[in-house]
Amino acid sequence: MALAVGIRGLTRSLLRPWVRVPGPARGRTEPAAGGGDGVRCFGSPRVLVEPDPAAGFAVMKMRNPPVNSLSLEFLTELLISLEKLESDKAFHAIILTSDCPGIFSAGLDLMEMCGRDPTHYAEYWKAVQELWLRFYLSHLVVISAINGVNAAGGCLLALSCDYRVLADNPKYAMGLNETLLGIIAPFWFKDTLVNTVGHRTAERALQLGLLFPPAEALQVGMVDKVVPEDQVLSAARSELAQWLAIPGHARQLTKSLMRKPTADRLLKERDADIQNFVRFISRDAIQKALRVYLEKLKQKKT
Ligand SMILES: CCCCCC/C=C/CC(=O)SCCNC(=O)CCNC(=O)[C@H](O)C(C)(C)COP(=O)(O)OP(=O)(O)OC[C@H]1O[C@@H](n2cnc3c(N)ncnc32)[C@H](O)[C@@H]1OP(=O)(O)O
Repeated sequence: MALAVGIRGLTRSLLRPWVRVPGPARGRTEPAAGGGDGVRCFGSPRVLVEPDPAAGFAVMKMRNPPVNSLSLEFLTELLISLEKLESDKAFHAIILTSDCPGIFSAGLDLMEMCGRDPTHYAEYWKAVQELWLRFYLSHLVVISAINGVNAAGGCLLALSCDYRVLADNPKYAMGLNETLLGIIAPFWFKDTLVNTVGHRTAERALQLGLLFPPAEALQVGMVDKVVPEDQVLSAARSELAQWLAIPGHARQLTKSLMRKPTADRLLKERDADIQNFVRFISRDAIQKALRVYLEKLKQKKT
């Protein structure tokens, strides 16, 4: 099994970095995220980046319609955008949000985990690990402006940020709901949740696959602030000011001190974790459970 699939190699083969942005943003100058003028948006087909270098941050908008499911290509594009911002000294922070109305992310793309071969599962899981590691340990301040429902892998992405603002809409529930699909959140999903909400809340939430509506998400500490829907981005921007006022090296080292032990657990067992995933997801019973779940999603429309 090819476990050595490098995300960087994958990246190179999938995309030329900084392809022109398709759709509404293509080729025109938009107001930057922080209100500055004349700063060109960049990105890739599924990730739109609105930079405000003068203010030191960029808004990263996920746009993989209909539900921002984290396909291999989308994961790769998110990683490229993160890498680009991290390597540019003008940027100290990112606001991560969604460009898909009502949806932050439906989590991992079930089509990547259904009916594929072990090599694909391994490649996909390695990319999922990479996304978590890179967001969790990023030296940038990362704030998520959660403007829609946010399940499982999407929730993990938000939990990897430094601060979470959630739009106050009862439909915008978030959580690690893996058990509802008959699958299990891996230990590093679990650790990330425990680090955010504490052991007891995480234990109950994970076993029951709970998706918390905004008031409850705030109450258990899954998010830091709930604001009216039209204020999610502005609230994230206001919060950013406090984070950016802290000397960067002190904040970064403190972040690393807090998070490295959790990340190191995965780094030490990365290949074993991939093999475990491949074994688990390849089981007939798991494949059947995923197919049934996907079918239910489709049937709810009819
Ligand atoms: C050791 C082993 C460890 C294994 C660990 C594996 C970890 C997995 C973590 C995960 O992230 S699993 C994914 C969990 N996600 C969910 O349960 C969310 C499922 N989606 C929904 O509940 C709904 O789609 C929504 C997000 C609430 C949005 O609802 P809405 O009514 O707006 O849209 P739909 O009509 O339901 O969906 C539109 C379209 O998208 C397809 N789809 C939805 N979610 C996914 C997904 N996660 N992956 C792939 N495709 C998805 C859905 O089937 C529809 O497709 P269609 O063809 O248009 O019918």
